[in-house]
Parts: sequence; structure tokens; C-alpha cells
Amino acid sequence: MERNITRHRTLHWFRKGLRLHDNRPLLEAIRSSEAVYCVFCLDLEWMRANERIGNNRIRFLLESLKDLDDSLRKIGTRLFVLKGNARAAIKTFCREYEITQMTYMRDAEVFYRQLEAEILEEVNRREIVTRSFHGHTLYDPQEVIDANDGQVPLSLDEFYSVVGNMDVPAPPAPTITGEMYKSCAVTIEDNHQAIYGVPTLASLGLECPRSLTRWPGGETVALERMRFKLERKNLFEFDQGPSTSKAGDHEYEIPGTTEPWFETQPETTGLSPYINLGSMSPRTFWHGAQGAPEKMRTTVQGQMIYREFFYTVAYTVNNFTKIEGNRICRDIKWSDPKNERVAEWIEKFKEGMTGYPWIDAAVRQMKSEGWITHISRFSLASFLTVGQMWCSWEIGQQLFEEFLLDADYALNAGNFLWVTGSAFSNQVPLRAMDPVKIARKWDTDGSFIRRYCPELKNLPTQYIYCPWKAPNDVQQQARTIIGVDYPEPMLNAATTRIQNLNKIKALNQQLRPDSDSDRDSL
Ligand SMILES: Cc1cc2nc3c(=O)[nH]c(=O)nc-3n(C[C@H](O)[C@H](O)[C@H](O)COP(=O)(O)OP(=O)(O)OC[C@H]3O[C@@H](n4cnc5c(N)ncnc54)[C@H](O)[C@@H]3O)c2cc1C
Repeated sequence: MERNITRHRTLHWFRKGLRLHDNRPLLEAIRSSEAVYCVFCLDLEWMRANERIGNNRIRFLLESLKDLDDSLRKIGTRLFVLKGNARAAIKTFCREYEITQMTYMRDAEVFYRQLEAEILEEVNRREIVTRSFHGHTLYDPQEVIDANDGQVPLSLDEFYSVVGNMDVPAPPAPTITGEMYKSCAVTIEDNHQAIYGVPTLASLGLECPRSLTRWPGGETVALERMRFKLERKNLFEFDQGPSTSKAGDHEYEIPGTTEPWFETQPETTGLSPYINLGSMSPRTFWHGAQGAPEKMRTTVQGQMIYREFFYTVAYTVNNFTKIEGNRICRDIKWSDPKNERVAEWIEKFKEGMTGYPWIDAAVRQMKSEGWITHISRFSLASFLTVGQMWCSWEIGQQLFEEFLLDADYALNAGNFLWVTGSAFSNQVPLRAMDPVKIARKWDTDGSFIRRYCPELKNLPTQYIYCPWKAPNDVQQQARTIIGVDYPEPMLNAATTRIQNLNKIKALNQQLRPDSDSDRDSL
């Protein structure tokens, strides 16, 4: 029930949506309040109970919060970081600051929705008005489902036809400025930093190797990166444009400007970590792409529709990140992870020591930097499952969840379900790729492999994708002895690929004997 208050004292609860651009709930808070407190609840214990989160992900989150705090300072306020249990912290804050309204952006994940329900129970008890808006996706997942007569679209085609009949995504809300905020400014005490400041990684007792800071967090970097990517006329000119930039006092490299291997897919933007935390608004990105060259626009907007699709499905499917209890996941009999040989393969896969340089380089890049290209993700997912190892996709989903800065509940599991043909199709597609062929195609000069598998750097390019084929004298000359400096291949990828293709064909015979499954080229 709304109390009869004309000007509220509002707690704006930042969750994702760590931005001042396109932040409708914050805008509405400002419009309806005499005081707006910008709050973030940091409860690492709760976060870790719900997701595997490596230190690099926490570092990225803290940088995003620091950047948000800096932006809030510029408009005349600060971020209030409440540490510990969110429900208890919000309860105390509401009492202390006589809060009458709470605004927030809705999240889609099951665990965030549970947290939201708990917080709402608390604030409703205090008769605090709550107002929430969607903003982490282009479309509100519930509206898509409603538009489809209450059914979740379970194929991309079906999804396209539903959203095709909906309005185009709403334009972004105006960016919050100091002029907008000044009528609801709150007092910031001298001890603010000590009580409510953004903690550093070190103050949390955590550390992160320097290589992991290659992707700085925050809205400032996100917006700069988006403009840079969308405005560049020729995306193949790697050495054109700035190679470094500044966010606050942090000088960083703009990935992709100096290192061609980043651009193996020219239209890729590297914005996923920022979209994932909501430092970049999907609506701002989608509408920003409207003015980009045709190929860039269609690629970006097409990818964003994939994101919408997975979000909508994950919104309604329980246990989306698991096989058990996931109603849309096909029950494929994967290898027993306790089998000694399989357990050893899994260990080597996770360590980036399979003996297949393209696979090992991708795992090492993910673990050392926190981001890999789509083709690397696809390669790892295929190698682990239908391509070579025939292991459950949950192993990859969990590895990605821990290390990827953009690790996302819906997109990570959604893509694993898709690559392995565990959902979204009547048949299991033949997505068993060959790790040598795909490496030759995407890493034409071997520079990507050389960067992440430096023990192979002196090998001639013809052997870089399959070092075990290099004759002894070539290995000696390159000072890389296979089996000593770099592992022998842990399996024969060509053989396992054929075996797995046969398994898939047999599976498809059981599913729908008459139809052909679609074959991927690699
Ligand atoms: C096995 C596997 C796991 C993945 N896990 C994640 C994940 O946890 N988080 C994540 O953000 N992406 C995930 N992806 C999707 C995709 O690989 C990344 O979004 C993309 O590589 C990020 O790079 P970008 O920002 O340059 O993408 P761009 O090509 O610039 O695309 C723009 C945006 O569209 C969205 N997008 C792009 N491709 C996809 C896709 N296939 N599915 C859904 N959304 C997409 C992302 O938000 C991305 O930032 C996964 C893909 C695979 C194959």
C-alpha cells in the first residue's frame, strides 16, 4: 500500500545495473524523492553460496563499484556499500535513514529473485513503497512469455516470431546528471569512506595476479569501449586508434587495438563483462548499434537477441545450470567422471594441459585474464563434450562460471545446452569440432597459441597446432620437447571425434529416426 507521501526518502538498491546511464529506477527515485541514497549490498558469503566466483570476478566487481562511486561523487553523492547479510543491512539502513521508498532494477536469476523476495518481505513490513523496473535485458522476460500466451519460447525461431510482434526495445533513459540529482542530495559524513566505502581486494583478504587486471571494471570503460567499437570504420585496422586509455587513475590497454588475435571475430566487441554486471545497458548498446556500419549493427543486434532468448528461457526453467531437475535438458549419458582415465582428462582439461594447443591456450587465457572469444568458448565446450571427451557440460559450465568475467547464469548454461544439443532442437546437432582444423582456421599465424602456450613459441607455424607431429630435430631446435616441455596429446582427437559422431547418430536415431541432424563444418 502506498503511503501518502509526496516526496520520498529513497533507498536505491544497486544490484546489477551499476551505471548512471539508462537507469530508470534511479531516475524515478530522483523524480519522486527529497533524498536518494545509492546503496549496494556486498555479501561475499551469499554470492559464493550461489555461484562459483573467482577472485578476478570479485576484483572486476569492486572496480565497477569504485567507478560507480566516482561517478556518483561527480553528481554530488556517494555509494553506500553495506557489507554482510543484505536483509539485515537494508533493515538497519532503512531504520537509520527513515527510508520511505525503495527502487531497484529487477534481476532474472533464481537466487537473485529469492533475495529480492526476502528483502521485499522486510521492507513491506515497514510499509516502505517499492518500485522496480526491468533493465538488464532488452525485453522483460515475463512480457515475452505473456506475449506468447504464457508459454516460454523454446527455440530461437519461436522467440524471433514472438519478439517480432512486440515493439522494438525501449530507448535508453537519460543519463543521471548533477543537475537532476541536486534536489534529493543527501549528507555525506566525513567517515563515509570508513563505513560505507568500496572495499579493496586486499582489504577483503584477497589477491589477484597482475595479468588478471587486463579488463578494468566500470561504466566509464564500458561506454568508452562501446563508442570505440561502434565508431571504428574499419575493424580490421588493429593498429589504428588509441591502444591505451584512462579510467580515473587506472591506465589500461584497450583490448583488440594492439593484438590481432583478439579480433579473430572482427565484429566482436568485448563488452560482455560490462553487460553482465550492467555497467553497460543492453538498450544503450542495442540503440547505439543502430548507427554502426550495417555488418556491425546486424551482428551486435543479432547476438543480443540470443542473449534475450537464453534469459527468457532461464527465467522459467528451474535448475537451468544443471542436468538434474532441468526439464528442457536432454538426458545424454556422459562418461563417468569417476572413471580413472576420464578423471585424468578432466584434470588436464581444466589445467590447460590436454596437449592440444588451441584448447590449452583458451583455458589458460580464460584463467589468466577472464575473457575468451566465442570461438574459443565453442571449442572448449565441444572438446569437453560432444567433440572429444564426452564429459558432462556441467564441468565446463562450472569452470566458466568461476573464471569468466562475464559468467552469466543464463548465457553460460544456455550456450552449453546449445553446443551439446542438450536443448533447443529435436536432434543433437553434429557439433564435434576438430581442435587442429579449427585452430588453423582461426589462429592463422599461430600467435594466439604462442602467447598462451609460450613453451611452444619457437615451433614453426606448421607444427604449432599439432606439436606432437614435429620431428625430433625440429623440437630440439625449438627447445620444446613434446612430452617434457609440453604434454603429449591426452587423447586422439580424430578417433574420439568419429566415435562421438557415431554416438550422436545413434542417439538421433532414437529421437527421430527419419530426420538428418545438421552437420557443422569443422
Ligand atoms: C559454451 C559457451 C558459454 C558462454 N558463456 C557466456 C557467459 O557466461 N556470458 C556471456 O556473456 N556470454 C557467454 N557466451 C556467449 C558469447 O560467447 C559471449 O557473449 C561473447 O563471446 C562475448 O563477447 P563480446 O562481448 O565481444 O560479444 P559480441 O559478439 O560483441 O556480442 C555482443 C553481446 O551479445 C551477447 N552475446 C553474444 N553472443 C552470445 C551468445 N552466443 N549467447 C548469448 N548472448 C550472446 C553478449 O552479451 C555480448 O556481449 C558463451 C558461449 C559459449 C559457446
